[in-house]
Amino acid sequence: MDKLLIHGGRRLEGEIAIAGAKNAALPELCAALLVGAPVRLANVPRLQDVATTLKLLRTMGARAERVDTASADAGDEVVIDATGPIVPEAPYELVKTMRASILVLGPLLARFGRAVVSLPGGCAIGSRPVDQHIKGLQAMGADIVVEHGNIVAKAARLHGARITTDMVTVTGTENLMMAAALADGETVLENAAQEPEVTDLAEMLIAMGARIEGQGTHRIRIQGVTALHAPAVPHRIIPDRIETGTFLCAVAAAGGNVLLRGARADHLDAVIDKLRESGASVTAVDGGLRVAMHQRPKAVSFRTSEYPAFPTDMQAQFMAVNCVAEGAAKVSETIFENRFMHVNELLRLGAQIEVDGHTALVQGVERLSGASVMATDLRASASLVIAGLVADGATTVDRIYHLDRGYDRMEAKLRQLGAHIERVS
Ligand SMILES: CC(=O)N[C@H]1[C@@H](OP(=O)(O)OP(=O)(O)OC[C@H]2O[C@@H](n3ccc(=O)[nH]c3=O)[C@H](O)[C@@H]2O)O[C@H](CO)[C@@H](O)[C@@H]1O
Ligand SMILES: C=C(OP(=O)(O)O)C(=O)O
Repeated sequence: MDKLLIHGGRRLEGEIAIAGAKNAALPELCAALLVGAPVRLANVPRLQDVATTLKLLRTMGARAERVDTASADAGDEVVIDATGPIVPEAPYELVKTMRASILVLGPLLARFGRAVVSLPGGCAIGSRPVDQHIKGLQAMGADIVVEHGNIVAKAARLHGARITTDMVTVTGTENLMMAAALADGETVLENAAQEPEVTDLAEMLIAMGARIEGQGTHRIRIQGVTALHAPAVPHRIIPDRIETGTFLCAVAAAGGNVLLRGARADHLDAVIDKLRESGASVTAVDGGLRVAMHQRPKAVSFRTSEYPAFPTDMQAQFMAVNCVAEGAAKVSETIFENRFMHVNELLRLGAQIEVDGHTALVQGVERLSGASVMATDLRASASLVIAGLVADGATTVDRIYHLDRGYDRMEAKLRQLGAHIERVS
């Protein structure tokens, strides 16, 4: 099993390119199931969850592969052709490795009138039920039972409905929006997620002939159409705001001056505000974002919430910054019930953190000391890498298959910035 070996203490200098967003790529790859024609997507990140999704689409009978183009983006373009025949079933073997597999449910049901999708289990960060996805599809006329661990859904044709989810759910909004695109009549999604990835998916669907309004707000209206078509030009996936935020935090913790090419500041306002409070300079420049840090960070309290507030997917990485900051900070997690798994590992590196329910109190220390630590989930892994970059001596981060799920060549990018980091078996 691969591990990362980090020798801490180096500042980060230089520039790197930010990849396409994982959480936009996954629903958009699944959206190609809505069409019987080849759909091309550009700026598709190279990470394990994308590979798993391509495999899942192939398992169903679609063609799903990277395309060689002559452009600078060579290899970052993907084509999905679900012309058929398609077997609308997502097996447990693939779903268990990636919860986002649930995103095939809406498109399969809308286009093929039936779907069998293995129920994704809980994971390290929480139980993560999909009851809202099921409830919404039922409101659109689907007949759904859960049997033998599978969601078995049928509907001759879905119809529009007004759906108010009990909480804001990102993939729930995406699944229902994709299903509604091919339903009969109007669907209104109340309490919809406003995340940029939802908006990006809506824009891709609109380019495919869908009639959608209100994306980026809490009310999305979809007028169903009888068929969609492939977009005229490949849809280009937005830059990954969480990868961007992770590198911003790495520089805030380790110090240095870095240009993140292709990064967008407008998707990260809450995180950037907090980084500025910590003492970092973050500036939108031509072609990206520049971050510089020339002092020890100041501890900054924050609370995770739905977009546009501070994202839960940045909580662990910012906690790593607070671990070496001057002063104390309170970190509150409101989205997932068990997203402090990185705390025990950060303690092994000498951090001072006390968890009380959904809040962690972090007392910054001047230095962390390298140790062997174990990644428990995707963003926890990233926080351990950041901590390793500032710890004295060697840190080994084990179980980095979690990291590989969601980061596009992270250690290569950090090496490019001067970090002493290598992958070892
Ligand atoms: C692939 C993808 O885009 N993943 C992101 C997506 O996950 P995901 O879409 O799975 O997260 P949700 O927005 O659905 O979850 C928000 C909260 O609602 C709960 N819930 C959700 C659906 C449901 O049917 N029932 C229910 O109880 C969840 O357990 C959680 O407590 O949004 C999360 C919150 O920003 C991010 O951390 C994930 O990176
Ligand atoms: C929790 C995450 O992803 P997923 O929903 O795919 O598990 C994440 O990206 O931090």
